[in-house]
Amino acid sequence: MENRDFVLRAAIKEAGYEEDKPTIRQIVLEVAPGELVGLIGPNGAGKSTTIKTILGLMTHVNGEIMLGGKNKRYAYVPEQPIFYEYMTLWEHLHLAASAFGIEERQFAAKAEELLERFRLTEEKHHYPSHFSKGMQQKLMLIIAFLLEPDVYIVDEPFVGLDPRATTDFLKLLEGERERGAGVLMSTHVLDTAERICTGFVLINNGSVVARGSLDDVRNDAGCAKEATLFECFHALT
Ligand SMILES: Nc1ncnc2c1ncn2[C@@H]1O[C@H](COP(=O)(O)OP(=O)(O)OP(=O)(O)O)[C@@H](O)[C@H]1O
Repeated sequence: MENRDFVLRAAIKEAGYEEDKPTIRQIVLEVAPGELVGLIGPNGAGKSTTIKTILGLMTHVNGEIMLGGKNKRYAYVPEQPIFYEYMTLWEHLHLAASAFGIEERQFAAKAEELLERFRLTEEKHHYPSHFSKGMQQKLMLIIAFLLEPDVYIVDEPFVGLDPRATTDFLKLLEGERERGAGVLMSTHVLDTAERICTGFVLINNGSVVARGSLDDVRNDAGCAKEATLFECFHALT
């Protein structure tokens, strides 16, 4: 791999759920500061497996992963929200902040701002186990934004969010990218991905089928230069 400044680099030779049965192969993926790379592929293509491999959650892995590098932070926003049943929304935020060594004063101001942004201020002392799916997803996003990481890894963020929350999320993400954070995002929402991503990694059957800018993807797909991401996706998968 060339020697650019990356917040995330992965060169996965193979990874899978069972020994000698790779689910994904030869996945090379790089995210530079300020970039938003879309990880795109049909159901079962291997997007979540790729993310799990990057996060170190897979046991059968052969390859090289550099997540953030020295002293860099990452935040992972899973597709399925994860929370503690007996902790309130505010307690979740507090726990995340303490785990990452964020100062109390700085934490409270930022947490209040994010709650307001995602219209969850009134639910501050409620239990996320009673929230709707979209509200639980907002909690995951608030925790990620609270940490101000160098890299965001977001697994399919658009499914549970309403249009207003999606807009708020994208606006916050844009600010984070201006700060220098990089983003890896898996999604099926191709028109949004086409509009916001600076680069793409398209996977099918566990391997990369196209990679780079939208023009690179059009090229790999043998599509015309006005082709949409959806058309390229269709041609490649
Ligand atoms: N825990 C698991 N154990 C065994 N096989 C798994 C496991 N999770 C996923 N797989 C298999 O790995 C392959 C890739 O699945 P993965 O979840 O990575 O796909 P995906 O691209 O994220 O799909 P989707 O868009 O549906 O979320 C699939 O064939 C799936 O059946």
